[in-house]
Amino acid sequence: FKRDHHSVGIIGAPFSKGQPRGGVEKGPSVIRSAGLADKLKAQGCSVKDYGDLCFEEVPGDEPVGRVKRPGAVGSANQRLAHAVYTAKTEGHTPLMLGGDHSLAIGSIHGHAAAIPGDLSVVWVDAHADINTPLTTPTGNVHGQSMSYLIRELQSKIPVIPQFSWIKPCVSAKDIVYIGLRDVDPEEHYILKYLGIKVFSMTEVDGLGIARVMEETCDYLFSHVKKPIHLSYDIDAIDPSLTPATGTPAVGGLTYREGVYITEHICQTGLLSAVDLVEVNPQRGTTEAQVQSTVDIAVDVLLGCFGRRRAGNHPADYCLPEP
Ligand SMILES: N[C@@H](CSCCS(N)(=O)=O)C(=O)O
Ligand SMILES: [Mn+2]
Ligand SMILES: [Mn+2]
Ligand SMILES: [Mn+2]
Repeated sequence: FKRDHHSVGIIGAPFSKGQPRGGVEKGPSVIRSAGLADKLKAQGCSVKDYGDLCFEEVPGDEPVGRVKRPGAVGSANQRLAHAVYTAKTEGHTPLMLGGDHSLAIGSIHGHAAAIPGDLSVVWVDAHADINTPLTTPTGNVHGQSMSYLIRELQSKIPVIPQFSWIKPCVSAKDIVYIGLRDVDPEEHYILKYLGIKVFSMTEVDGLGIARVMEETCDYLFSHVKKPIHLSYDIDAIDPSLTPATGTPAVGGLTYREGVYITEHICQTGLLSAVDLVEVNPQRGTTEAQVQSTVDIAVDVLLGCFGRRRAGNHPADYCLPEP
C-alpha cells in the first residue's frame, strides 16, 4: 500500500493587475474561507500556510508597447517567485492561490529555480495565455504568461524592463495544454510553430478525459520523467459550474473531468507545484454562483493532494474489534 504523504505550502497571491476586472484579488480569501487547509489536513496532508503576499503599489506604471501594468505585474511576480522558491526548498508542494493567471510567471519561475533539471507544465485552461507583447489583443498579461517562460519563443519577445529578471525556463516539448476552446489566431499559430501538445475541448470530447490524461502522461514522460507544474485556471471548467471568473467561455470541462485531471496527476507522484487562478467572487451574479465556483476550486485542489472519489482511509487505519 503506497504511502504518499503530501506536504502542501499554501501561498496566497491576491493580485489582479494582469487583467482589468476587480475582484480576482479576493480569490485567496474566498478559497481559504471554504476550508481548504482543514480539508487538506482531514485527508492526511501536512499544511504550511505562508499567508498572503503583500504586493506593492506601482505608481505611474504606463504600458510598455501594448503591455499593461508592467511594473505591478513584474514586481508581483518577482516577489511570488521568491515565495514559491522558498516553499519548495523547505520541502512543501507549493500551492499558489490567485489572483489572475499572470501569476504563473512567478510561480513557474520560482519552482524552476528550486529544482534541479527542467520541469513539465500542464496548463488547464480555456485559454492558451501565450500571446507575446506584440500579438496580445488586449495588453493584459494574464493572456501572455507562457510567452515569457518558453525558451524557443524568446526571439519574439521585446525587452520589457520590468520583466528583465525573468529567465525563460520551460521547453516547448515539456508543455501540455488541456481544455482550450478560446484561442486567438496568433496563439494558435504560436502553438503550431512551437509544436506544443494541445488537448482542446475537441480532443476532450473525442478521446474522453481518461485517454487525454493517459496521452498527457505518455507524452510528458516519454523521455525523462520531470516534476509537473500544474497551472489550473478555474475557467477551464464550464461556466455553468464556475461562473465567478473573469473570462468565461462556454463548453468547458465538467466537474467530473476537472477532478479526474487532478486525481490522475496526483497518482503519478510527480506533482511538484500547483496554481489555482482566476477565481473572482465579484464576477458571480449570486452568492450561489460564487459558492459553486469556490467549492469546485477546492475539490479540484483536494484531488491534487490525494482525495479520490472512491474514498480514502489513513494508511494506519485498523477496523475496531469487538
Ligand atoms: N486571449 C485573450 C484572453 S486571455 C484570458 C486569460 S485567462 N488567464 O485564461 O483568464 C488575451 O490575450 O487577452
Ligand atoms: Mn489562464
Ligand atoms: Mn532549475
Ligand atoms: Mn482562462
